[in-house]
Amino acid sequence: MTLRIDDVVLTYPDGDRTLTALDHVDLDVARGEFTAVVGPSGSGKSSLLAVAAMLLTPDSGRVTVAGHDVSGASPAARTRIRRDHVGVVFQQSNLLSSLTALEQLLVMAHISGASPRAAAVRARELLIAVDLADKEHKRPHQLSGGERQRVNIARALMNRPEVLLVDEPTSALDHERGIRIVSLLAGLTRENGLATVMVTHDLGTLPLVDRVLTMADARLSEDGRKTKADLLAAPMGAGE
Ligand SMILES: Nc1ncnc2c1ncn2[C@@H]1O[C@H](COP(=O)(O)OP(=O)(O)OP(=O)(O)O)[C@@H](O)[C@H]1O
Repeated sequence: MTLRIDDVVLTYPDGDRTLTALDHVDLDVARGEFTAVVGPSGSGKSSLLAVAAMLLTPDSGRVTVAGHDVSGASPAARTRIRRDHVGVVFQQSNLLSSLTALEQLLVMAHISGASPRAAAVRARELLIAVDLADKEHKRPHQLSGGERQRVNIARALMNRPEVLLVDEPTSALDHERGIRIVSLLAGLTRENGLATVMVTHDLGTLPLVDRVLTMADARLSEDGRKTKADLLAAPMGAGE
């Protein structure tokens, strides 16, 4: 498994007590598998992504990313494993306002020490893959919300990650643009053999993923797994 989370518990301090955000959570995602995580607000979805991205260290349990057991890894080792093996796409595109689309991607390669020539080839290849070849010199304010999100996705893939973590990629987009972004993620997942986990509230995009898991009250158990057919027949969302 390219991403594996075993029996993870994550708590946050909450006054005199602790709040359990992940309660003995297991998750396995294989190469080329596009998994969606849905569930009510506050159920622990973003916490799950943060643990998978090694941005938060769980209280207990094991996290394995691209074959590396990161449970006991030092902060420096986690940063290196994240840089080399994980792409992260956040809800809002956090692009640097002064850089063009092409430069946003080149920065990533510079950080990882890739040669400028190889980086330029890779960046242009990715801008073509996300259908932005003609926008490489545009800065974020000259791009639409959907285009900025596509730059974000291309940037996350710059260092050829094995794991792609995506948090609510369609929240700022209308339905049609949302569908296009998730279709793009589905294609990239298959073509690049990525283990992709997408947190979403957008049930309309679920037919495009391979697997849907439900998070509820900090748990993502086998019982919480539902087929897409179940979810589409009885969508949750009331009360969210
Ligand atoms: N830094 C923090 N400190 C304390 N509690 C936190 C922190 N971050 C999240 N929580 C709490 O942990 C629980 C899980 O939060 P999380 O953000 O993972 O949920 P979520 O399912 O992603 O929610 P949403 O769909 O609203 O984004 C919630 O009860 C939340 O209030």
